[in-house]
Amino acid sequence: MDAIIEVENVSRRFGGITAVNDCSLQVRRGSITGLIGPNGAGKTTLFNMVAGNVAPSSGTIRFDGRKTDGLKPHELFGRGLLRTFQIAHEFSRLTVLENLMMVPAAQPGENLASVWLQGSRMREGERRVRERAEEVVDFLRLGHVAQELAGNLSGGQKKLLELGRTMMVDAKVVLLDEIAAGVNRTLLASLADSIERLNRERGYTFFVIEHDMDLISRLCDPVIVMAAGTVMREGSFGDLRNDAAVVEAYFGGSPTGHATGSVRS
Ligand SMILES: Nc1ncnc2c1ncn2[C@@H]1O[C@H](COP(=O)(O)OP(=O)(O)OP(=O)(O)O)[C@@H](O)[C@H]1O
Repeated sequence: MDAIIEVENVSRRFGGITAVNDCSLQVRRGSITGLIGPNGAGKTTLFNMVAGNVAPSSGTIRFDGRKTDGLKPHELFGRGLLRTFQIAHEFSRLTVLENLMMVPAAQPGENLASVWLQGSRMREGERRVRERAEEVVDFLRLGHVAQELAGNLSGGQKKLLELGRTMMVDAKVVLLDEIAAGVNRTLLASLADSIERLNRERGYTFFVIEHDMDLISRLCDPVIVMAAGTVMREGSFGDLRNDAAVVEAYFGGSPTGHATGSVRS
């Protein structure tokens, strides 16, 4: 298959704990791939390694055909591997549009700051960034809050803005980590719709950790199930929800003893 992310025999230990254990998986270019599993299965650690936040103890990760060994998150960002982050506190006092306009300038490599400093090109640079930010606002249907301070947005609108920040640069893959948490159903539908459109119309690949099974079933194919640090199954959501071993691992094997998702039959 045409894999944009390849994880090969990757492990990560923290002292005596093996968070990820000889894990291999691939994310197909153009897919919306889900990653589910019980608490402590190693999903976040795997994401941290893919995004360059944590180094593997062993094994290899490739992004778009190239090994990511030793690359920092901003270097991977520059190559189009993006991860959404909560809007930082200091950004909550900027408007939605300003938040979007800050993205390229803040990234090494893009260096629009230098464009801003060059006299006559300054206005041109700012105009381009503003136009792109306005396009993103339209795409995400956030026009009515474009001038609102980010700190005043609802939880779901903030998630849309986080997604919007990935659109200010040319993303190839976006990693989404539990975006449904705390988002009301109406905005969740809008978030899911935006993800589908980014996938379909702009060719973004998404790799999604999620406990919300409604979102997984609507968006993701395939779904990869992690348990005890490695992949236990991969398949369509429909197949997995009828798989007794998956249901047992996900709902019976949680170390915290609670399931945060719900598989509906
Ligand atoms: N920095 C760390 N230091 C020590 N142990 C860690 C560290 N990060 C993760 N772990 C441990 O590694 C294991 C896997 O954790 P991880 O957060 O990757 O799981 P997860 O599948 O994302 O869980 P959740 O669904 O609860 O977010 C857990 O036992 C966790 O306590």
